[in-house]
Amino acid sequence: MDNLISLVNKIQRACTALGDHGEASALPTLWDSLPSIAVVGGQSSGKSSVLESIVGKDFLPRGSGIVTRRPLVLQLHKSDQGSREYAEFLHLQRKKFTDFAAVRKEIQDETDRETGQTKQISTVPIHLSIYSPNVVNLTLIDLPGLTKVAVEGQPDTIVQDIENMVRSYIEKPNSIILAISPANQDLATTDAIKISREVDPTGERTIGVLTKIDLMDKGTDAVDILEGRSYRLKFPWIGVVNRSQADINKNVDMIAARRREHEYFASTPEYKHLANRMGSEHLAKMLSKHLESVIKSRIPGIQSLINKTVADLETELSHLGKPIAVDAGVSVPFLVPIQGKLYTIMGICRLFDQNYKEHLDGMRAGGDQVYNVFDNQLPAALQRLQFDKQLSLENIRKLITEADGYQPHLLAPEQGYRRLIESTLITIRGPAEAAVDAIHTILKDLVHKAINETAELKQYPALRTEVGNAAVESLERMREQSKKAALQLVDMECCYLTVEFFRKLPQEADKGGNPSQSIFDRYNEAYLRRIGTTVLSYVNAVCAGLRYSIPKSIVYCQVREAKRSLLDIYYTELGKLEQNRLSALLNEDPAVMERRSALAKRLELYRSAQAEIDTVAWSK
Ligand SMILES: Nc1nc2c(ncn2[C@@H]2O[C@H](COP(=O)(O)OP(=O)(O)OP(=O)(O)O)[C@@H](O)[C@H]2O)c(=O)[nH]1
Repeated sequence: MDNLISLVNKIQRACTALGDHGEASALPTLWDSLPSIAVVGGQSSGKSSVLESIVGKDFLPRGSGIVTRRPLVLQLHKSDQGSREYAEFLHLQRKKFTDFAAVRKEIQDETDRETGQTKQISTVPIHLSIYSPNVVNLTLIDLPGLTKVAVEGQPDTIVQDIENMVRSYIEKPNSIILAISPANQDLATTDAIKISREVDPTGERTIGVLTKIDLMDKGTDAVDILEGRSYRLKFPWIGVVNRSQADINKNVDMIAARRREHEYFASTPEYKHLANRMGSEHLAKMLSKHLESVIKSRIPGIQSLINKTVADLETELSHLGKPIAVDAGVSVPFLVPIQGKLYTIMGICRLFDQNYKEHLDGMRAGGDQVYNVFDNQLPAALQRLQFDKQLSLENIRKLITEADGYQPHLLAPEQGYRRLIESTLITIRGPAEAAVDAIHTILKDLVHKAINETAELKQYPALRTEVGNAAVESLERMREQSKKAALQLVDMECCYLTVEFFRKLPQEADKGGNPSQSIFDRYNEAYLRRIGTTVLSYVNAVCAGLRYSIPKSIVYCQVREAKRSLLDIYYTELGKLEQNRLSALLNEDPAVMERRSALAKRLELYRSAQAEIDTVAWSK
């Protein structure tokens, strides 16, 4: 397990090569689950100096304004004593840099390549590996210095952009925060402390580094901070003394600077007792040990996350389906490619059709809505028809007298009854049509559902549109048929009445009516009301029958047909299509193609990480 840091280094490099920088995206990120040390601090707090003294080399860009504009993932690899020091960039893999001034220049150039000369910042990291006998195995991520003001040529948003970038790195629970604060500034107001307190209030994963101790005012010292009394963190504070600007100008070399730093702590009375846990060398060793122990504790979690993500990615990829090389195989006899495409299209259509049927048959949700129309909506609509207008006394009088014509009826107003019943029954057409329309809407919704559930249709948007349109057109035709049939049921009731119903009614005389009543009297209110009541009970009896026969007709014409022949006409049309039209239907959605290739890349990353981790874990 001693090569844990190089394992994470390897995986991090693979992440960058395959486009996983941990930023928010629609793909799972492995980067975020890897422990890393992010270096944060305000501008001029001494970040570059700390990193350089950990490495023991001058290699970071210097200058005024915001110099670090992309995250720099710095991977240190300890090599054998006596071996040559060199650096390597992930983006220039075959080039070994032995001149560290050239490393500095390449960092600058690579920053500009990504951000242009605009002095903007970018979240895409630069990966730099340094191989040296003088380093410890360690990975650090150098982030842009937090600043309060934009310099000339930089957008005002840069202050916030930097803060957001830094926060995005350090808020992740796997990030160890190396918070750099200068000793000659009030600790409570340093940028590093302010931002790390925000994301790690208990100081569990923050390591505090105090720079510029040598620059503190005379008579003051940093003992309270270094002993954890001013601001407590889980880990003890580490003080460092870097090269001053004058040292840099005089080219004081890093090894000499480390020695001087050592002497400073050993000989300054206030810090003597702390000397063995101060200085950049101690900092590097402590970070390496800490990083290794964090990685060790996270390995099982990372393994299970990787296994789960590999399974998820494989599932999604298989849902997206394989790309179809539509024009492949033209060298084989002409008919084969056409038939191949036709069969592919028919196959996809059948999958859709199957999904659609499953909705109606109850294997998938939605078919129950049909029954809801029959059981609730239709009876309620029939009930709402109160026939008040048709059976008002005036209307009854009007229709009966009109039907009588010049010769009033003798016994019963036969013609009047018929007209009244017809004009009342006709109003049932409304609910009948509404039920047909309601079923149509449900069947159409189920088409959209089944389309969305047919992954193969997502792949081919042209085919998806055609299948959708064809299905809806079929439903439209079925709706017309169904409407005709349902209205016919109502019309049939209008044109032939059930005579038995009237035969069973008690006659006027039986009810004590007075047959000798004058014709004129027959139009009195009680008489008319009796006619109204008779008509109403007949119409209600018809309604009770239609409540059951309309659903039968609807199921016959719409639901059963939709299950049987939703795409029949489309299949016939497909058979007549020419090859280029068939090919066009199998043009893949560019978004699907993109997603598939992004998923495949991510899967490659996870699989290689899986193999790497398994190797290390097994060799425990
Ligand atoms: N005397 C002394 N000077 C220091 C110390 N640390 C840093 N400096 C000086 O402070 C200045 C800024 O240090 P840098 O290391 O460039 O700080 P930085 O945080 O990387 O700054 P930016 O990259 O501009 O954000 C330089 O002139 C350093 O020489 C220190 O411990 N003692």
